[in-house]
Amino acid sequence: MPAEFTKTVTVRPATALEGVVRVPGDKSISHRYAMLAALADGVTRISHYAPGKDCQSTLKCLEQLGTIVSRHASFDRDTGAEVPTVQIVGRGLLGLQSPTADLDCGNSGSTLRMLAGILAAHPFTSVLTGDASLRRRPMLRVVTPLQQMGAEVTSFNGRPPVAVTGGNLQPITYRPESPSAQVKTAVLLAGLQTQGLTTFEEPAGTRDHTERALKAFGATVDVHGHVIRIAGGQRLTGRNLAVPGDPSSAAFWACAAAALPGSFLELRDVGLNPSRTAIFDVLRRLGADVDVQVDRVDAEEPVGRVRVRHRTMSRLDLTPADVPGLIDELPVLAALATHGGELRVTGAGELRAKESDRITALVNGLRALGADADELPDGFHVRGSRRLLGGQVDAADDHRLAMAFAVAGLGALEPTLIRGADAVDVSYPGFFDVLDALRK
Ligand SMILES: O=C(O)C1=C[C@@H](OP(=O)(O)O)[C@@H](O)[C@H](O)C1
Ligand SMILES: C=C(OP(=O)(O)O)C(=O)O
Repeated sequence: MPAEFTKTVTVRPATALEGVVRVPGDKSISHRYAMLAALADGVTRISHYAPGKDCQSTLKCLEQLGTIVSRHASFDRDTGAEVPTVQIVGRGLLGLQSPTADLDCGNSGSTLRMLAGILAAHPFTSVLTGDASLRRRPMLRVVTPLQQMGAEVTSFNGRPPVAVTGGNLQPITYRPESPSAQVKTAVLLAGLQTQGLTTFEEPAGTRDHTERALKAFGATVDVHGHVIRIAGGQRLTGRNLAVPGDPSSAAFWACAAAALPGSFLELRDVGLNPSRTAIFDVLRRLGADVDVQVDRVDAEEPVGRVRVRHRTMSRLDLTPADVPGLIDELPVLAALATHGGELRVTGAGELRAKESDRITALVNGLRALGADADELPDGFHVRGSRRLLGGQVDAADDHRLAMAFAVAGLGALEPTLIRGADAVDVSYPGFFDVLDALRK
């Protein structure tokens, strides 16, 4: 199968990184704001919309569903910088139109699973598909609850393409076997389009951007611990929103600064929603000097700055309970552990169902660079006792692996050549330029 991403980028070793970084807008929040804007009454303007391919896939799908989307650059009042801004004319609840072609979700699991929840209530058939990576990913987790609500949903052996024929949905009480914010979102958005009360009981807390975004658009969402309830039929109102910087993108810089002696990075305007900040606590537990400050709350989402300095790394075991709050940051934490210290992660079997098998591809890649790393059935073990050699590594069509290997390569003796490095465009276009600008 041909690789989706073909560019090779060379990462030279670095002694230290220094500077101030503003990472692109949060991918999870951008998807949600765009989808809720399409369901809202009136116009929504979203500044700092995530520039990566995943969030562009969401916009393209919404356009195919009859939504008018305009993209332009606006100027940030504080920094004077140009920021990607999107304007969406809402179609109102149940107002999307039947698409004339398959909906291409590209590389984005979030787009496919969350849109499925919205489309489950619309009385037409939509086919959701994506690139080779997405077509390998499990979809029964959304198919099952949406079928229970009354939609006709089929998949290809549990994988995309997923065909959704929407109908008159019934509210449900749903308890998934595994924690997933995407499944929670699909069920809550389907529930919003019923006539009754939908309840979602999470086995463990996951990112709660959907709950916060629904409130920002004027809906009432009832949250008691891990039990979330939404009443159907609530109208959403379009509004102006600013997306905070993505903490999962900031994590690459935070880990790089923690890894390299003499580094000091300040990450500004980062989303600091408590369901996303576990990475910064883990960096502290690993020994790094991390200072986090919330500056403001934008549309229910805390935003602030994070300062990170290197300190000698220690050993850390992450257990299954740690995993949901850190799921997208585990590859870069493994990369950090190659710089010293030691990291053992279990209970993260879900990593095998991401853009790549993020256990096998991660461990193989780190080993190719000379790391002392082992694969576990549901995690990995990395010992940072020896310096990496560098060399060639394959990003496995996975944006987070491309960036994690770059962070690992900063500590190597020789340059690291990352094949398929253009995968970074999925969530962080310009990642390698920022890296070069931060070299001390
Ligand atoms: O809800 C979201 O925005 C996301 C939830 C997580 O996936 P799961 O819901 O599959 O755990 C995460 O890995 C993904 O990058 C984004
Ligand atoms: C898993 C990810 O995203 P998605 O599931 O939306 O493809 C990710 O960004 O790491």
